[in-house]
Amino acid sequence: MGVVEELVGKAGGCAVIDGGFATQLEALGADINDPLWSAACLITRPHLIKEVHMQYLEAGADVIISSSYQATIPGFLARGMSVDEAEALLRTSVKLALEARDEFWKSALRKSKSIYNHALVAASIGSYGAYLADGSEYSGSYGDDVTAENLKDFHRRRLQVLASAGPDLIAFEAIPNKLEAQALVELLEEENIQVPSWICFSSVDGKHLCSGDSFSDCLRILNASEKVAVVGVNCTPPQFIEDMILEFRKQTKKAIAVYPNSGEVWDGRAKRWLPAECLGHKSFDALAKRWQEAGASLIGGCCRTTPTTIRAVSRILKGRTGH
Ligand code: MET
Ligand SMILES: [Zn+2]
Repeated sequence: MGVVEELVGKAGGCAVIDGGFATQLEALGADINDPLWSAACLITRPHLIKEVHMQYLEAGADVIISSSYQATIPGFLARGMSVDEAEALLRTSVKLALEARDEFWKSALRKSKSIYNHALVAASIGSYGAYLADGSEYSGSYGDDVTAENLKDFHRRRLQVLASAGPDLIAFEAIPNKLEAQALVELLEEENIQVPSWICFSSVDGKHLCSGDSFSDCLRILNASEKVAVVGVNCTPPQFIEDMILEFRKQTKKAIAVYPNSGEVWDGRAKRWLPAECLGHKSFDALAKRWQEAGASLIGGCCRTTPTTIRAVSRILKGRTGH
């Protein structure tokens, strides 16, 4: 049995993913207004990264996602670092999450409550658009000149370094178009990556990827790969998620992960969050219950969700007291 199935089983049918990483880092005082976004803290404030992981573990997360979403080798080189230093920082992102997981597992708090499972560490990999930080992360438009080969070259070394740092999973997050999904699946095969992966898409309308590409085309590509253990959706408005799970269920047998954002909308040009149209944290956990019933096996939150959100999600999904 794979690590994901084992965890989902132990968690009673639905495991809890952590919440917004950059969001919580910022709440703890980090400045993430930086081309490297939350990954800048790998250089300046690694102890805060570990603190965020700890807070999500305490909240009941069964999977924690590393701080490498926007950590890229070219991004670190642009900071004047060497390739060796850049690769060391990528490994540090996994190490900090593993350390937090192991320390939490030994802690008295964990031992005093039955809601906790031995958490998995997923090494985060953001899209090419997240690295560009030009809004294409949410438009999925890389231009006609960008090929699958270019995308593979962009992702190759970071993937190798993160996979060798000892994570339980690789989490490709907020993938905005089909070309990148195809490139990632090919790359996992070419590099023969042994760590199971999840590939999650982002959507702004609940019906297509950010680029407008169809989910069924993408799921067909992911279904064909044994390297992909989990498929899903993240950083997408919560009101779309239930229908998306029902649609995904028709088109894949793989485990489904959903970790939407809070419903607030990121204005990529102005670099700020616009208010949510409908949902606050209060209803997120009630929705999470519906996502579980619709067939999601892993549920958490993305941008603008916090440990408070995840505590409520864990409580409602695990149906156990003790928080
Ligand atoms: N894991 C990343 C984070 O929570 C995902 C960001 S999606 C834009 O910060
Ligand atoms: Zn997000």
